[in-house]
Amino acid sequence: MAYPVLGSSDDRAHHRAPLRHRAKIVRAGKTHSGAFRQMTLTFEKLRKQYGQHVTIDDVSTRFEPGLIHGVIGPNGAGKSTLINMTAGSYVVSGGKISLDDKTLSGMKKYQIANSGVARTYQNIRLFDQMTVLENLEVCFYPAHVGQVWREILWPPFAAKRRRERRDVCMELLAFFNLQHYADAEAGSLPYGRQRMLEIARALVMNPRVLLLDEPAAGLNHHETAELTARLAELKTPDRIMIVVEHDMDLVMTVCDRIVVMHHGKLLFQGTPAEVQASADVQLAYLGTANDLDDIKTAAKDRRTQLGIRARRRS
Ligand SMILES: Nc1ncnc2c1ncn2[C@@H]1O[C@H](COP(=O)(O)OP(=O)(O)OP(=O)(O)O)[C@@H](O)[C@H]1O
Repeated sequence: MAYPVLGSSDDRAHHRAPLRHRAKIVRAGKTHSGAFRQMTLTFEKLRKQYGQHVTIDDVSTRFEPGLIHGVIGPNGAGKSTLINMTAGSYVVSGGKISLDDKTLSGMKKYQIANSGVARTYQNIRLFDQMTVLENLEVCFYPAHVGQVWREILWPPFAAKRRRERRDVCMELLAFFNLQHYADAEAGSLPYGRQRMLEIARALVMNPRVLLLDEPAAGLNHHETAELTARLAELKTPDRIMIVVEHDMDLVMTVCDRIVVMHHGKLLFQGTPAEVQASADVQLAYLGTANDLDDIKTAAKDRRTQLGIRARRRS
């Protein structure tokens, strides 16, 4: 399938594409068989303020596809605000967010979502009373609203579409080891499973930009290791992944590039090795040299344990 071009009618066609073409949506290298257009998410002189209180100050950076970008920083540094502005939950006070040649800042939340941006929340926001499967299936409806009449008037077509949607959802559930919970109420799942379900839901529409706001928050060691492995597998050449996270072990293990925020400003950006070597970052955030050694050792152990290949150094 040719990769859709943002800002054109192809953009909408992406969401209307036959579901069978999007069945393999989670594993790297299996998403699109044909050529695709590389998208870059860009922040230009981004600013957010509440009255006189500036929370994001002149942040410029780029997020490239095929990489997992970490965003780290102390509490209140502005990490979630970056996610919220990108997803359209917060209005941008100044500067610009663009996805390739399309300006996202100023667009409505649903328009940003329709442009291929999906997110998870720091505090889990599932439909607790719906089943696990329904939490995923419900994501299809806005994108396929044009097909509703056809489904009403032609039951075999409706049944086929339902099967196709279900296949995509079940594949995602299996990827996150949630298939056995498909008929359970989402609110009844253990916390760690709910976190995974939120990520699965964000993936239903096969987003080009996946924003994860503290996905490891509240997870135990075992669950964090599982999440780390899943995130590494979610990397595809055409997907931009941004992970806001406090778990340094996860970040240093899985991220290719890291942006360090401090007091609303971009303090540093680089590879995990560069971030760990930065005196500014050490001073502002990561702590003592002993802490850093512990983090490096833990990250190395986990990469070995999970079979994640060593990152490219650039
Ligand atoms: N809706 C809001 N109204 C007013 N101030 C806000 C709002 N949202 C965030 N802030 C302020 O913006 C600053 C950055 O908050 P943000 O949540 O982005 O930080 P963070 O780096 O994600 O922190 P944490 O790691 O604790 O989640 C904080 O000073 C916070 O109080």
